[in-house]
Amino acid sequence: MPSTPPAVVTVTGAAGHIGYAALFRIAAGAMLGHDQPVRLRLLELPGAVSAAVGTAMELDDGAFEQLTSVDIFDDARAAFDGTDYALLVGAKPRSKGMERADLLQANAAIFAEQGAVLNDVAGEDLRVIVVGNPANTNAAIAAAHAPDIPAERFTALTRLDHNRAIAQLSHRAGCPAREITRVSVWGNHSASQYPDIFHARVAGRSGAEFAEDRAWLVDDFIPTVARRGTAIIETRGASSAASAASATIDHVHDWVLGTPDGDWTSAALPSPGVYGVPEGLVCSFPVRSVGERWEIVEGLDINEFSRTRIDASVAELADEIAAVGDLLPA
Ligand SMILES: NC(=O)c1ccc[n+]([C@@H]2O[C@H](COP(=O)([O-])OP(=O)(O)OC[C@H]3O[C@@H](n4cnc5c(N)ncnc54)[C@H](O)[C@@H]3O)[C@@H](O)[C@H]2O)c1
Ligand SMILES: O=C(O)C[C@H](O)C(=O)O
Repeated sequence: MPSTPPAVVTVTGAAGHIGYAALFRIAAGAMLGHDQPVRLRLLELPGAVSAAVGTAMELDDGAFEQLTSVDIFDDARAAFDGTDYALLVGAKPRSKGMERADLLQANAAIFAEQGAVLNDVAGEDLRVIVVGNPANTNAAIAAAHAPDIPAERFTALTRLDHNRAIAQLSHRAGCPAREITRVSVWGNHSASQYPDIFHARVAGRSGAEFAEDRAWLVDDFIPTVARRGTAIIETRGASSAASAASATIDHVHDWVLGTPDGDWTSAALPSPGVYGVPEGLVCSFPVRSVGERWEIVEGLDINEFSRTRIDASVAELADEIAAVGDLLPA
């Protein structure tokens, strides 16, 4: 029987918190399936290569059946050579006194360079997920520097926000998460995002029924989901890592292996100009994966309540892109 060729998966920032939580689940088959051999490439800054080597030693000790190799790099060109999946996690964290615009600039430079390198050396079927913040704009910048790769292959992580919305709704409804479908996260992975439950199904009931309690929706559900990242930092003393790693794996898993029948998920993709989102902004939409391609769920009725919130988050995305305009190719 012919053996399945290994998939090449490059993880940047591999020695960081999210990388450490993601790598072992990727090696165990949670991302691409238990029958898919995987070659892992770990990209780190030179100062963190030793930590990545230690992580590789632990991966070795896992004796994972489908893990074919683990290689460590501090050079993007070598790490991305022929890669099929680029998980762009590595980014500069926001330091004390740093303005959002400074963070945008610092990280935009990293993603401009990585987009250009991916364009030159990545595999033909490359798929990219940007996790490093500001994830949506970093993905837009990487895509802009990779003119030979279809822009739709560049995505950003909002699955964590999607999963957070399901968790909050399940607490409200007193039902397990598996009984909740068709939640949508719109906009930016930031406090301006809009988790939308109007089209959701909640244990056989309509999400719109839950949305009728506007006090709960406006003062509890939406801010709890949208500010969950900050709440985790304040409570845990570090930003979410295991849940972000898990959501990253969910994102790639569903992209490649498909979303469940009758459901959809959320992912940030370059807008093709639907739902009033200007073309090219990397915006979170409700999506299904069909034949290993994301398709935006079209034709949803957007009420006034939702419209206002989607527009506010999209305006923030447009401002972010404008702030890094000097790093976009002319
Ligand atoms: N989109 C989301 O839902 C989401 C959720 C949580 C965290 N995040 C973001 O993910 C990123 C990583 O989080 P973390 O907790 O793993 O951070 P971390 O600081 O623990 O790890 C980041 C790692 O990236 C490396 N790195 C920095 N620049 C690099 C570059 N140019 N190339 C390769 N590696 C590089 C660092 O050396 C470090 O090891 C942060 O930007 C964080 O804000 C996003
Ligand atoms: O790292 C952060 O700023 C928060 C993170 O994006 C999260 O949503 O948990």
